[in-house]
Amino acid sequence: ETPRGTSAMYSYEDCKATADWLLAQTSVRPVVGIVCGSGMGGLADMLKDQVAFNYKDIPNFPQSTVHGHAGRLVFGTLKGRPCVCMQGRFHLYEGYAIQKITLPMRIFSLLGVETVILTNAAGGLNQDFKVGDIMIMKDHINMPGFAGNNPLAGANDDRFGVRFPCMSDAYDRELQQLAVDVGQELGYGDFLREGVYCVLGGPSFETIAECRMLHKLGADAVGMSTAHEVIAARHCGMRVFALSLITNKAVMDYDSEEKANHEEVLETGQHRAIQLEKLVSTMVTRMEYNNTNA
Ligand SMILES: O=P(O)(O)O[C@@H]1C[C@H](O)[C@@H](CO)O1
Ligand SMILES: Nc1nc2[nH]cnc2c(=O)[nH]1
Repeated sequence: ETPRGTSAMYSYEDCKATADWLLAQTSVRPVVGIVCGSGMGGLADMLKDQVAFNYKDIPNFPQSTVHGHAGRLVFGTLKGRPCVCMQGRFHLYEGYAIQKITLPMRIFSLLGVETVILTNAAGGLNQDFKVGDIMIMKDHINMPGFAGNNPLAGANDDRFGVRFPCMSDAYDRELQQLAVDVGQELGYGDFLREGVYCVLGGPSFETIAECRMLHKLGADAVGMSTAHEVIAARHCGMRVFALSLITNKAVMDYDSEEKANHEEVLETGQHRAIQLEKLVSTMVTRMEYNNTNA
């Protein structure tokens, strides 16, 4: 039991058992872990020589309950680099404890993953952003964390990481620069942005007053995921790159007729699928790795 009275905090041994179970079923030794945002599951289809597992068959793994999140863990290679890809992630609004949502990051780390690439669908708060823009995340605002809902709350196991991890360097600057360079080369300059992502619990989308407030606080995009995963991934020492696909404009004006909806979110994912895949796959081939498998 954790101090909050939940037994949702998986132990190091539980995470290791899951990682070992996976490693026994595949010869792929991933150095890169990818998480697909809503409607971006096609990123997993880039992997060659796939070995895929349904979440329901993986010991200790939660289940995906959201449309647009298939619920498969896919191992394979991307231009020769061994990778693992979550085709479907977990969110607070699904009712999962935050430690359960971020469990896959600890399993990634125990699989040998060095770099995590996280993607998400988000509403654009920055008035210069357009639907279909890709925002390189340079930072986050973890709203649930302000109320104590942090994935690292509870007893700390030093085998994962330190009690008080630094977050001012959470988003790897070299990887952000690599994304800018690759984006320019691919001709994506018109729709490649950078900014701050704010996570809320969801599932309701934001009110107009909430959007105005978040914008004033310095957020460029708002979503319901990713920041928790970033915290867990950094805690166990993985390098992080994250991007938001701006799937809708946050409604900031009482005269606006726009209404946020999940269907639009998924549709925008489809429209940008090819460019997202090209950006991510080119970045993976250009990254530097320590692991000799890569
Ligand atoms: O998994 P992500 O963060 O991409 O999903 C976003 C947030 C909600 O789950 C959903 C809303 O349409 O998209
Ligand atoms: N919270 C939130 N999540 C999103 N995911 C995609 N669009 C949005 C949005 O407008 N708000």
